[in-house]
Amino acid sequence: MTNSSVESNVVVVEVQGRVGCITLNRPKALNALSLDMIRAITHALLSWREDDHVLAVAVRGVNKEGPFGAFCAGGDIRFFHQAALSGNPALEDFFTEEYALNHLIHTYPKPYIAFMDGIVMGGGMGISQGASLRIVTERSKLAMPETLIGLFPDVGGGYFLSRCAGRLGEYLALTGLTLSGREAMSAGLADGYIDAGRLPGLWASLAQTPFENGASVERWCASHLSMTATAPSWPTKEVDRVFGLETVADMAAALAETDSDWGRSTLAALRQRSPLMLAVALEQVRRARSMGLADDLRMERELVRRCFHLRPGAGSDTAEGIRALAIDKDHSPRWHPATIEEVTPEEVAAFFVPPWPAHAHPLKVLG
Ligand SMILES: C/C=C/C(=O)SCCNC(=O)CCNC(=O)[C@H](O)C(C)(C)COP(=O)(O)OP(=O)(O)OC[C@H]1O[C@@H](n2cnc3c(N)ncnc32)[C@H](O)[C@@H]1OP(=O)(O)O
Repeated sequence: MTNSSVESNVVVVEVQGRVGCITLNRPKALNALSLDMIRAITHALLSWREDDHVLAVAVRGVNKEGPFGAFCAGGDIRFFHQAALSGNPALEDFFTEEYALNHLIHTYPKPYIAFMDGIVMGGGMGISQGASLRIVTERSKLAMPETLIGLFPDVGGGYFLSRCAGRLGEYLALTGLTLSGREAMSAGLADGYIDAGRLPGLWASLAQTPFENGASVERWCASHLSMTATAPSWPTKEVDRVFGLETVADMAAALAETDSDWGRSTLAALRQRSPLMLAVALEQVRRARSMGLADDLRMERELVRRCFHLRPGAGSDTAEGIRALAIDKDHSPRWHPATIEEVTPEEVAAFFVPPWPAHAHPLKVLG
């Protein structure tokens, strides 16, 4: 039963039973997040945090056919491109508010259940990895693909990727590998599996179940899911050996010597991506391993500012990567530097120089 409902075009926010329900409703762009969507989600979460009637939150996406089928393909990269080129200050607000939302979700005091069916990438991971229950299906496709668009795995990616076993975080951050639902469970990036055909029933019954008697929403939901992770489908020893090396150039050299399909496809994936952002992402994940969430998000906020503003004249690999993938769709980005071997430590270090003094950091309030 719907108790209250606030609807806009792109995010449907409603309370059903004692569960706050958020539906991302921008299927033509695979529910890519606009600033309005980030604000609508943040507003709902902040009001439900104070509302004793609401015991839990559930979030899902729609595809062109109806509910589920796509979760979220990330931040709206076409907006990034247009805003960066036109100097639109809303781009700065976007990143500040998106990262603050990611922090709110990770620290949310009520169960937050993410129905991660279909595409879950970039910003989609940012609004699901902090969930107390991360549900995947046979249609789930999870990735942090940002190095392909000349960006780094932000939205808390440094934090949650660096917590993966061994050097898996470096591997996923650099290659942008897409994981199936089962693989995401093996990686520790999802908690429970259900066949996609059973999602509508799970969603409806979550909203219709009375939780007044202290029944745990998460335990109830988990009882409908398969919670057992299977063995990883990637060669864990090779991942640890190669992605534990010091530099991306060392990794590329090691992969070139690896006589295996995995080695060849992994090297090909690296060669497609921004050489500079591969090195930045590697440094990001390694620094984040010893950071808490808030410090990681502050570091990422500094890095993303550098991505769009660091190199006047030399251009931005981020703008170029988005152009090649989503604007001109020629899939032929011209990276600067052009190869992994040409990236210098000085170019990488420049990304980690804070653009603001600590007291002026846009995310200084995160605890
Ligand atoms: C701070 C936050 C940072 C981030 O989140 S950075 C973004 C991270 N995400 C990505 O880089 C993913 C970008 N998208 C893709 O690579 C592909 O899409 C997919 C692999 C997810 C799906 O591919 P396919 O099934 O072939 O669909 P399609 O035709 O590419 O996409 C359908 C429509 O959705 C738009 N779209 C997809 N992702 C985004 C996005 N992140 N921002 C804005 N639009 C997006 C496309 O452009 C297209 O639109 P049209 O039909 O008009 O050409």
